[in-house]
Amino acid sequence: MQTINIGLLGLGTVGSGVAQVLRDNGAEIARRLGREVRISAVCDSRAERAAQWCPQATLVANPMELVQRDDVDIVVELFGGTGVAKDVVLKAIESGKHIVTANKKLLAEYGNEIFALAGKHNVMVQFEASVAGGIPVIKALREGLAANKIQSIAGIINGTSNFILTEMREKGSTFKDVLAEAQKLGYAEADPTFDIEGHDAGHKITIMSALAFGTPVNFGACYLEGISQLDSRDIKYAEELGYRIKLLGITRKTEKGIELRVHPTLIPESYLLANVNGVMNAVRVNADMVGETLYYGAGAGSLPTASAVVADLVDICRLISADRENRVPYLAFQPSDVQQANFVSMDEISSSYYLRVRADDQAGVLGTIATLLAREGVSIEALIQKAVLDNHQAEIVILTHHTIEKNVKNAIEAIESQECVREPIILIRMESLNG
Ligand SMILES: NC(=O)C1=CN([C@@H]2O[C@H](COP(=O)(O)OP(=O)(O)OC[C@H]3O[C@@H](n4cnc5c(N)ncnc54)[C@H](O)[C@@H]3O)[C@@H](O)[C@H]2O)C=CC1
Ligand SMILES: N[C@@H](CC=O)C(=O)O
Ligand code: NA
Repeated sequence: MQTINIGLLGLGTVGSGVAQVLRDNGAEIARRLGREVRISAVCDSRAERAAQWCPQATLVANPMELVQRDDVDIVVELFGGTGVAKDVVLKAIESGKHIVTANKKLLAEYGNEIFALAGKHNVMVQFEASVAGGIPVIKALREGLAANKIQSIAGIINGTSNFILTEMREKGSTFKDVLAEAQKLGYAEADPTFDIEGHDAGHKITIMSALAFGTPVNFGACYLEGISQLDSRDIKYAEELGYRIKLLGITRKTEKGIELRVHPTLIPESYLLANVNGVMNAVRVNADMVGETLYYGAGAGSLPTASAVVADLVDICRLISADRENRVPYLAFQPSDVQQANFVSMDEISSSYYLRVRADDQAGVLGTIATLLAREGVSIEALIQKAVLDNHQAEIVILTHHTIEKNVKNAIEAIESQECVREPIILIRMESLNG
């Protein structure tokens, strides 16, 4: 049986998972593939990891050397980050090696450069593990939905944030404790700021947006707002109103251009997405022919992510001898048909909104707020006084109908300038998930 040799960069959470999958399921994979997949060389600054996970492989100290070795057919990059990882991926491509990576930051920020170089050297770059871990959503976008014009994608695509939100809601745990737990379980990024400030979800929705709409990757166009500032009161109030708050990555093609954004979002509790809990991810795609499809599974963790990495290895092994035109294009569309697009600014997006206002508990306040909203054309779906506080203040929660964000922001500015309003107003976007 022919052997395909892998050079593995990184034996951390995901890399050790890849070693385990190939060790435990290698025979099953060979039965599917008709070839044996073997890790021939590894690189990790923690040399003991290599002895533990890949005793049969050659330990190579210099990653630049590893990616040029003759006994490496495919390079699997699981270092993370955009420093050494970027340099070694570019060097591997120049050396004619196919690439598998789980590194969404690298692809969202440097994907255009990487895919251009890969095209020049006729090598494949596979990245299923980079978005929604073990869920085959890249496969769905690049291949399964190829007959469709995609209209929108909305996804829970950061396992760490979803784990934190779930534990806070279900157990009343504190943000800090749950984040530490997510780090211990191997879900969080090396720098967990990327998880909680929305960057990681931004990297992932940027990649999916490019695949869906046939544009270059454009992380700079993505609006980012994470969960670190979310107040547990809003989680509670949302629940009382029949909603859950989730960190969503959203991209949508509209008449104005492409919306690309990440932010906490109120979702009606009856929706499937609202019931995706813990580290699980889910991606909902709306497309013109098939309608709505939903992809659900583990979005992080050692073995689920490794499952996606190894599936990419299988794909490459199958296509290794195929002509360029018989391979799946990097960004789902032929490189010559990948086109720049206009991205919609946040002021111009249309959504409905949850607003929380803290104001003096006195006659006329509700009327003033309603008047100032109406002046900007923002119509109210519900307005509820949630709590009267000791200091003669009240908390008012407002749900608006769909409107342009600029209008809501103008109204907020006017309301905040009223003497009776004591604190900045909390704004959380809502998602009806229609198209
Ligand atoms: N942990 C998860 O659940 C998921 C991670 N990913 C991505 O997979 C990649 C790897 O993530 P993890 O395995 O969690 O990270 P990790 O931090 O657990 O593992 C990285 C490993 O690479 C080694 N390493 C890094 N730079 C090196 C260098 N320059 N020279 C030698 N060794 C080096 C480290 O010693 C470490 O063992 C990242 O891009 C991450 O975003 C993607 C999906 C899920
Ligand atoms: N840190 C990421 C890991 C997977 O991409 C997450 O929490 O989702
Ligand atoms: Na995936």
